[in-house]
Amino acid sequence: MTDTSAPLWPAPTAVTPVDATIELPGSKSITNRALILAALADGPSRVRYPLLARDTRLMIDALRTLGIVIDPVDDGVNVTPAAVTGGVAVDTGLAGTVMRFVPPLAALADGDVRFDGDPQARKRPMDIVLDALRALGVSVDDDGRGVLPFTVAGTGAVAGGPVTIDASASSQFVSGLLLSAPRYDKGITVHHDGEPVPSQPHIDMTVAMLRERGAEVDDSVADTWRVEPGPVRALDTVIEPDLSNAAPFLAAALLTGGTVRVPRWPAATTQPGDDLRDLLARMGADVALSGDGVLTVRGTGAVHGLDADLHDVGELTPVLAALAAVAGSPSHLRGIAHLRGHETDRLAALAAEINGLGGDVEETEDGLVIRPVPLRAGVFQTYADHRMAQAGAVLGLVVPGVQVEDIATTSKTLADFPGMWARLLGSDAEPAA
Ligand SMILES: O=C(O)C1=C[C@@H](OP(=O)(O)O)[C@@H](O)[C@H](O)C1
Ligand SMILES: C=C(OP(=O)(O)O)C(=O)O
Repeated sequence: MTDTSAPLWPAPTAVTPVDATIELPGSKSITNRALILAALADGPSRVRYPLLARDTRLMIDALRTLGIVIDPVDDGVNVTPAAVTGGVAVDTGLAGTVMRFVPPLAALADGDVRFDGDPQARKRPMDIVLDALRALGVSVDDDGRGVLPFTVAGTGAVAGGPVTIDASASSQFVSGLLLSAPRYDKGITVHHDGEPVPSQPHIDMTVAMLRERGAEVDDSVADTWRVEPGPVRALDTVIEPDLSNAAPFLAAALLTGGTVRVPRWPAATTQPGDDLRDLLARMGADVALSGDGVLTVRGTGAVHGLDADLHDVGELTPVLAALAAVAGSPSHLRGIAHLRGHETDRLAALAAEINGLGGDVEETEDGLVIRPVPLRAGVFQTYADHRMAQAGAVLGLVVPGVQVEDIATTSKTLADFPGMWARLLGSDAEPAA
């Protein structure tokens, strides 16, 4: 739902090529997995350089509510596991990782755990997780709706075992079940039956992080994941920067013919944001990753359209769509029907808002066809979606007079996007009229 009362943010227009080094905070996806796994571990864990933004604060609050002790330390948080306590209520906000990862953990509680979230969160699909928990022996009350709010009736233990789900709407259904499964009596065997699961790198991230903590995971059979019951080892871990959040800043380099450097870019990672190196190169950027982990993206003057299947990297879509709208040739972004269940229906939102600026975007069954045409000033609605707001900011770089509604929604995964954007542009920016 659009908050039409939210203030408008005049997106600054770049008057010279950007030239900046951007320090990115920790990955949302890795932080929230690290917190869940630390909560289930056999001793205290240190999580260093976590993301501290709305989605991860919601995760910290959820785990504290469930009895886990989380203390701030100079470079992050200490997590001390405890018995999971019921008789509590958890706020999921709009965080997919909280609403899909915490209920399987809450099933281990010694009583009821009530879940609810933002109004927009009540539209995001949850039925697959809830039905899976039921199949694993957990009682869940959702009034038959399959969305928030719902109550998980914990009894202190979960039988676990085999379960077949259709995870074509979100990889988070698989990840959420796998993360808590070492603590289930029989572990878990998740089998996916349906159209292909999106966001495979995020499932690989889940499997890798479970294995790093000693859990035994078999993912050798396609669409089947087996997690053995057993201890989760405590771990002192450093969170990688959030590569998906690099997207708007790197896009600015491409679009303005400038240069953006991102330090601490991992040499190897399961983050889908790493695909930006290839995708932005295909759109015309000069991309180089140095041996000491600095990614440098330079605009060459040309911005090419993109024909790409983004099924595995769907969260990159809003910023790529913004780039595509001002590129030199048409784009076709495919394989992303599941974006309709993200923070908002991102396919509808991108088409509506780019077209609202005079664009030519056509929604297809599983993606977007984007034909670049000159855009004009106007309001860019964000639908409580942080990546829609980032897309609006990117368009504003080259389209004078773009006003982004509710820029504060970027706090979902970045504590201060407007401040970072101002530093990106330095003094070489003109606020929109
Ligand atoms: O597991 C995760 O951390 C995520 C998985 C993906 O979800 P979907 O598979 O629903 O796209 C991704 O889009 C989201 O931003 C984060
Ligand atoms: C889909 C996203 O978020 P969530 O973790 O809430 O699903 C996203 O960040 O692009």
